[in-house]
Amino acid sequence: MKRDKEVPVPVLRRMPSYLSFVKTLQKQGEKYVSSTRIAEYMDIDSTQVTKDLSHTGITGKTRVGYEVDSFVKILEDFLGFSKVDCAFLVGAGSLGSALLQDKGLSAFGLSIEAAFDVDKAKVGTKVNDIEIFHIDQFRAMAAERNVVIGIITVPAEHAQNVADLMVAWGIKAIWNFTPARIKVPSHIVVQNTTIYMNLAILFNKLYNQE
Ligand SMILES: NC(=O)c1ccc[n+]([C@@H]2O[C@H](COP(=O)([O-])OP(=O)(O)OC[C@H]3O[C@@H](n4cnc5c(N)ncnc54)[C@H](O)[C@@H]3O)[C@@H](O)[C@H]2O)c1
Repeated sequence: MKRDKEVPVPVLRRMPSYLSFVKTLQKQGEKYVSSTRIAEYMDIDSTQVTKDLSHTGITGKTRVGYEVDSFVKILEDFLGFSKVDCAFLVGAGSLGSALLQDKGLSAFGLSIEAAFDVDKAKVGTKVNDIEIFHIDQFRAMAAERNVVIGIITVPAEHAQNVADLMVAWGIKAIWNFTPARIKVPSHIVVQNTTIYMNLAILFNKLYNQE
């Protein structure tokens, strides 16, 4: 399978929606889907869909389009959703617990194996069968289980400290849910995620409508 290493982020943002749409068609028993149909669903141009999919090696047949089953398989592999990576989460508060409860994450290739906190009342308890350990146990457990993905859900003022510890303890990729902009060495992958940014966009669109 042809696979591009550097795929533009806007393309990667669209692909999960392509996948979700085609999986719905798959459940409905459809065998083929055209780029035009995906484009109509996405409200974008079909040439954009074809161009995006060219990164993945998915090929379509003239007039019928892409074969649905292989489309789903190739795109799931391409996006890294078909193999499950393990992660540790630090900060088992309200957001951290919500992530621990999310059974859908594994469908997207991520399994949170353990959580860590400094709150002694939380240590030893479980959320969705995932145990909460004291942060002091992170290093040894990450090394033992070869975990290289860390999720940060602590208050913003502690985010940098936790990120520094994660890097020192062998973490290679950090999914940062705090509003703090953490600084890490250039070889560490950081993905910042916040619902608040989307809320600001929603407000802006709502109140600036004609
Ligand atoms: N990305 C988003 O869309 C989004 C949404 C909600 C909250 N947040 C952010 O997520 C973070 C957590 O929010 P919350 O509402 O769950 O807070 P919370 O207070 O409920 O939970 C924070 C947890 O972190 C623990 N903690 C504090 N310092 C720690 C440390 N040094 N090491 C390990 N654990 C530590 C606390 O004991 C607590 O259990 C905040 O930064 C918040 O701004 C982001």
